[in-house]
Amino acid sequence: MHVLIAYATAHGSTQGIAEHLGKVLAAHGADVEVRSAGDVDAIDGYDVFVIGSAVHDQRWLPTAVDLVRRHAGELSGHPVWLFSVGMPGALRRPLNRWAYAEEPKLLAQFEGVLEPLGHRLLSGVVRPDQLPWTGRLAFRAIGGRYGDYRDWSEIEAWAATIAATSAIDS
Ligand SMILES: Cc1cc2nc3c(=O)[nH]c(=O)nc-3n(C[C@H](O)[C@H](O)[C@H](O)COP(=O)(O)O)c2cc1C
Repeated sequence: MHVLIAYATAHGSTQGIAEHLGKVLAAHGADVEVRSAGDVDAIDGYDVFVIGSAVHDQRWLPTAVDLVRRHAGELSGHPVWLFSVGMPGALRRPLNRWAYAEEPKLLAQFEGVLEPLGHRLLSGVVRPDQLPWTGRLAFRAIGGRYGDYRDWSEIEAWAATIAATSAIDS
């Protein structure tokens, strides 16, 4: 089973998640390539696709959106899994609901374009130097805490689901 994991990142945390997904899927027996979405030209030869992006202003980064839109026709015949990397982990309850509420908006970017088998909104890394001053003010106002919120066991469990559902394990 040949798996392409394509990601778009601004500050590296999404790449780290993509690489970890790749390691877990490889351990399940997949032949995995992990590539930056902007470097992917052709997508023939892959059986399963895992495509993810950092979230900025409740949207994916353009290179990942472009990849999906450009190859929507080819992708539609294959299992496709999407993941978004945002900041739900950086917000306390109940304000983290705001972050999870962006999930429908993220999926709406691909409405009528692609029907993924699944989508995960994962927590990434939020550091003050990544945000403009307006973003830092807004982040403080909503009680955000800076840090690395990547949940590796959640990521591994999701990879196991992908492996089981996409016939990688068989
Ligand atoms: C300019 C900017 C805007 C962001 N907007 C959102 C957002 O709308 N929703 C969200 O959940 N996270 C948002 N984040 C948090 C990032 O998605 C999070 O830091 C993620 O880990 C970034 O991934 P990366 O390290 O791969 O770039 C934003 C971060 C930045 C720098």
